[in-house]
Amino acid sequence: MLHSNLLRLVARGGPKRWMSTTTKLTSVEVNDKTGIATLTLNRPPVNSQNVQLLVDLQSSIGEIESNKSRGLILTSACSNVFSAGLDILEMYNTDEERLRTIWTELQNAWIALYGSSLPTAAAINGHAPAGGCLLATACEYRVMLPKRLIGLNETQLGIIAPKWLMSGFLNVLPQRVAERALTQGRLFTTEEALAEGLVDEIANTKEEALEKCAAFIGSFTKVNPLARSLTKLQFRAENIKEFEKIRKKDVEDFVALASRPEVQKGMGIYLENLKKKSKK
Ligand SMILES: CC/C=C\CCC/C=C/C(=O)SCCNC(=O)CCNC(=O)[C@H](O)C(C)(C)COP(=O)(O)OP(=O)(O)OC[C@H]1O[C@@H](n2cnc3c(N)ncnc32)[C@H](O)[C@@H]1OP(=O)(O)O
Repeated sequence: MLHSNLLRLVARGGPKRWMSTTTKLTSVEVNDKTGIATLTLNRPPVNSQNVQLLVDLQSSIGEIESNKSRGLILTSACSNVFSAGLDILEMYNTDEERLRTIWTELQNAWIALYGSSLPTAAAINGHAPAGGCLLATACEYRVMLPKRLIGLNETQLGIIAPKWLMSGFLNVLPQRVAERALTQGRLFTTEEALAEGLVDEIANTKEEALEKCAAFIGSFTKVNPLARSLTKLQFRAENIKEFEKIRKKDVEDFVALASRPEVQKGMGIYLENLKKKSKK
């Protein structure tokens, strides 16, 4: 209790040290008192994941791990969106080499976060469809703002999420809920996500979400860090091993699927609808 109150005070007003510049699409801020790093995705308007964002995300995770931070909180600088998932504009009308790079960097970013030995939490301060949900569920704990949407909606776009991409989702949801949600391409409201266990807590503001994430990370203060991280990685080892086995083939499968004319056509229509909706 005392510890979480202290964390709350520190999260509000404690001294902070900027460690990386904001020329990147991500930034890292370490709280000097708690030693917890906040990694912010900063690609307005919706943090759609282009290659640069995915590369910067990996570099920020590496930076946080090498600075021996006590934990990592992932959040967004956009006011209403955590991340809109892969940048569809980058996948549309492009060549195979670019598609290969996009998928390889998505894999690299996911494994860096999912396989991190640090305690990780997501302060989901906005919508988190598809790749946004992927990043949130790669973390160990999720706190989300009310009335936002989260889920893996790939089937709505006519595409399929490979097994590794479902790992985090399957870690937190019962198999039958996950299967139904994935086949329907369902996006859960925050309130539904809490009821199913897809998120752990609801917070009314981003600041409150960051405090709750810091309290989660603070809950490990009295646990031996090596024992903690090895235990976490034991739970994730099977998924990581399966992913490593198929990662090269998975890239080629993605390139083959994403370059199919009907999938490209589907992306074009989806983009058009997104643009129409945003102009309304
Ligand atoms: C072949 C592939 C095989 C397997 C892949 C499986 C793995 C992962 C896949 C993905 O991640 S695909 C991406 C899926 N993402 C989505 O379906 C989300 C789409 N976006 C939205 O639903 C909404 O934008 C929102 C996130 C709910 C936010 O809504 P809001 O009203 O706040 O913003 P608005 O819709 O007005 O968008 C602003 C602006 O941003 C553009 N946009 C939105 N999402 C994307 C995106 N994913 N990629 C590129 N661009 C995106 C949108 O068109 C608007 O642009 P405009 O201002 O120029 O009109």
